[in-house]
Amino acid sequence: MSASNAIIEVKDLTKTFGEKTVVDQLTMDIQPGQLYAFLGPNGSGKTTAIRMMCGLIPPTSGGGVCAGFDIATQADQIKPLLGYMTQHFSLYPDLTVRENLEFVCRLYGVSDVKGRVNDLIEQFAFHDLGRDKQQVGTLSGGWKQRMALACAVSHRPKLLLLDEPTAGVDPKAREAFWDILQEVTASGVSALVSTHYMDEAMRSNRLAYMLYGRLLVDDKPENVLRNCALVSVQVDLLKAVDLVAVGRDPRVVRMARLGNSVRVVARSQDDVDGWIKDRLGDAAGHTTEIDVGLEDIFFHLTLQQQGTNTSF
Ligand SMILES: Nc1ncnc2c1ncn2[C@@H]1O[C@H](COP(=O)(O)OP(=O)(O)OP(=O)(O)O)[C@@H](O)[C@H]1O
Repeated sequence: MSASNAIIEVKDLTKTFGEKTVVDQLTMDIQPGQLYAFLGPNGSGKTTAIRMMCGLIPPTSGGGVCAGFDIATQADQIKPLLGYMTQHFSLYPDLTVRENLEFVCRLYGVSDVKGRVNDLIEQFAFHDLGRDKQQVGTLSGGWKQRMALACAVSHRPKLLLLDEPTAGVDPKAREAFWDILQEVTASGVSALVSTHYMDEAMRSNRLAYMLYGRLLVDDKPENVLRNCALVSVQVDLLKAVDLVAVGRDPRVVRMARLGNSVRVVARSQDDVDGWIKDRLGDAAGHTTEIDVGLEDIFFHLTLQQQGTNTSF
């Protein structure tokens, strides 16, 4: 492994459970202060990969370093440098925000607990409306997630591991959560965040897309969009069309009805034009070019890996 400043640097990391290869030769690095989004369908190996990269579970083969320590042999040195937030984090519902934070800081052996808790209350805006004195069990879902993040950073970790931290949280609260997360990483803390939300992926510095244990994309979100060759159009429909039938065409990557129009994603403009002419014919009205999104790209990659052209 080369000497570098990377907070994580792994090579050919592989994990098998019995006959099943869950993570397949993963090579990647994460730099200080980087906010890294981890995406992929359920069961694609994200959690297993993240846990291995931090020494929480041993790899079957391959290896690497996390915060300068070997992930296979120095897990005990890595653990105090991690801040972990799972989907099912537990807080003490009968204790206030301040009491929960004090408890977690003591658990981590933070020096100057009172000072650190005051800083966290300020940083996470818990003083607004006196939430610092509110019992955690009575907080809204969004504020509970924010509380869990405050606990995860309480001991000033070098690396945050956040496993779908905003699952089930409303859009406004998700946005507020990411505002704070971006502030935290701007101060030099790295974060690995697994998510199924594309808007969150767009807010990360870099994104990784995993499928069947393999890393298919590892780039800045803007590069993923820029390098994509897909084309997307919205076509107004002038009469009734059996979209399932006309969508069953190898030129169509993805298709969805939007009211009285249809949105189609294809690999090229020729494919779109040909499909509209052959399949929609005189049912096709006005056509508008629309942006291709990350979800379209991941959808396409998934079909490619499955060896099928179209989802219909
Ligand atoms: N300890 C284990 N023993 C056997 N199989 C496991 C174990 N841990 C994970 N797996 C399997 O590995 C595969 C990948 O799981 P993993 O949790 O890493 O995926 P994921 O991408 O994080 O999924 P999700 O988005 O649903 O959380 C799954 O098929 C899972 O059942």
